[in-house]
Amino acid sequence: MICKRNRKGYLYLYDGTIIEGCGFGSQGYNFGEVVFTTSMNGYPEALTDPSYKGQILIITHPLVGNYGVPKMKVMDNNIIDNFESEKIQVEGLIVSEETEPRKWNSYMSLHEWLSDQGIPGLSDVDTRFLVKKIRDQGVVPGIISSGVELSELKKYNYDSIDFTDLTSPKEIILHKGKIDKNIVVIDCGVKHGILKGIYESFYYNIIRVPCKSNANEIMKFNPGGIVFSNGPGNPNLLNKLIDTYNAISEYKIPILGICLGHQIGTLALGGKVKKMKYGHRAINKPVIDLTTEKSYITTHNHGYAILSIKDLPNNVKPWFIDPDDKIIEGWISEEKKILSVQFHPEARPGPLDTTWIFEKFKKMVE
Ligand SMILES: NC(=O)CC[C@H](N)C(=O)O
Repeated sequence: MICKRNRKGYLYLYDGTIIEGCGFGSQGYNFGEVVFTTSMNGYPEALTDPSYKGQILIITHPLVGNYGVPKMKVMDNNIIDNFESEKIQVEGLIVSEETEPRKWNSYMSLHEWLSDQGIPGLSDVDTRFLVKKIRDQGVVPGIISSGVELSELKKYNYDSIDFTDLTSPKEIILHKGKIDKNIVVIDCGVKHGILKGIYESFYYNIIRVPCKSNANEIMKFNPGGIVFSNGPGNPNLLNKLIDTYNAISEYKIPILGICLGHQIGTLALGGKVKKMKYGHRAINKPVIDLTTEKSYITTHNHGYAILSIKDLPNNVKPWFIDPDDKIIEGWISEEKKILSVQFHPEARPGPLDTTWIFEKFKKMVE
């Protein structure tokens, strides 16, 4: 095999499969659960999404890198406008072809970006084969290596690691608003697209608190509404956060739960969240609003979910369902003032079909 960067690369799967390709990005190796997204664009957003911590991402679109990587743009109140966090969060990237950028606002190439941030990339592999394998067998842990060969695989169990320690802020972060009221975001690795979505609906101060804050630490900000953010890893490990959710829900302050935040709410109120075979990672997933029978095309990035209606908490109303596999994609509790969605209403990247959920949350708060 001829590699354009004169470097081989490998994917070592824990089922014994070894796949050879070309290395790009940073020279080195990383562990992770190997997952795939079918999004055809939005790699700068996807790679910086903290929910991908602990995962090696395969992008199924055959060419990745065509439009390069833009310069980071930050709003006046420090919300990032074009990335989901300050750095690359995936443990490694696998593509069929890694290309050179051709776009007016490209600041660096995909290869340079990964190199700068110490993230290995693997190209020139049959991503179609890999995806079919994952769809048959389910997600599998692996090691991605760029320019290095490994002889043994150390033990690795994605589902038992709490990755929120790596993605949640250690201190409180304030994004100042134009209106002197507060929305508190329980930040397990929040996407800046979500912060922007909230900000542009409310113009309140947004106060981000560490994922493991307790209810008193949150309530002292006198929040008008509380958002439980997205985040990486297995929600069933996060007992402290589940307790916090329970305590908060007693105050009847409006809550919006997104992705991991939705899963935490589900567990707190007595429902079940289980691992899916290979998850939903795409920007064109249909969901049906069961309260109106309308359908929407939405952005997803989750490997756990409410797998069936019987796993919903008691006393909540099913809200969204994925018509393809019947996964529950959201529930609502008018009595407790909670909106809970598994998909991403901020849609960064993705279609803006469901940004109205932020407006609905605003109505509840006001
Ligand atoms: N985007 C998210 O918040 C993901 C939630 C959770 N880590 C999952 O994979 O299901």
